[in-house]
Amino acid sequence: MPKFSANLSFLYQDLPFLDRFAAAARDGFGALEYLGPYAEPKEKVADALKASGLKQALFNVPSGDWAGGERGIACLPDRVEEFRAGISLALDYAKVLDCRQVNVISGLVPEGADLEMLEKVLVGNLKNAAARCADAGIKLLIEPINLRDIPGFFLSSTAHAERILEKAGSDNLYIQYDFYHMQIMQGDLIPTFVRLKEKIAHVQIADNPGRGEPGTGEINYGFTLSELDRLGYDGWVGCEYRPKAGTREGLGWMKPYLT
Ligand SMILES: O=C(O)C(=O)[C@@H](O)CO
Ligand SMILES: [Mg+2]
Repeated sequence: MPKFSANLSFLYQDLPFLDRFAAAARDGFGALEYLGPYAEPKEKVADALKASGLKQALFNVPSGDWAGGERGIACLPDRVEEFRAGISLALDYAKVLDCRQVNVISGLVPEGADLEMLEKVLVGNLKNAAARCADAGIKLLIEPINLRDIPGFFLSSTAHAERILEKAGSDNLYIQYDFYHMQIMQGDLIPTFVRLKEKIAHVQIADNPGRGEPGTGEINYGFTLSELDRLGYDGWVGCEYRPKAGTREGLGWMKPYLT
């Protein structure tokens, strides 16, 4: 049976951040994830997590000025120090939250940038970060993201993610496989999952078009989720969609999976 993680950067947007933890527990989720917990002291986040009884599935390492339009800094040559400091901060939170995986957002391609140089920077950053995370028993992930929602994003396909993994040469670097992004960019969702299964540490779901609940678009999630089960995927399934009505009202799709 799939195990669901509530992505609190998308779900329960009507509630303050720390109140979303209890709401997710009440609605049957087993774990939490979000872009980043950094606006709150880690002790407060840990208290809310403990009170909810949920697990911390994942969060992103600091990703630059998100509100200002940045989408990660990991490929940017002039931000290497900041990236390394961000890994330290992510590890501090991950330890307190007993979170076993963190995700890196690669960044936007600056106008006129040398793509080979960006790749070199990204690979160097990931190599260093994957080793530091391994020492802490935490997996490091990278996520290909679709270019329609984030034009100019550096990492937008599984083929590119595979190349980055190969170049980094670390056995602690994995792929975050987001079915929504991959449906937009390449399709062939399950055969690609099967091929990369050993390298996929986390999956996320939303339907297309619109990034709504499973069942609101073209992806056959009945089939997809039962295939994940059949193939022995035992990680969390991150629910990273924008509810069409309200989070709770839109959870009908999850009911058959709750025991
Ligand atoms: O948007 C997504 O997809 C994510 O998983 C975020 O963590 C980064 O944009
Ligand atoms: Mg995602």
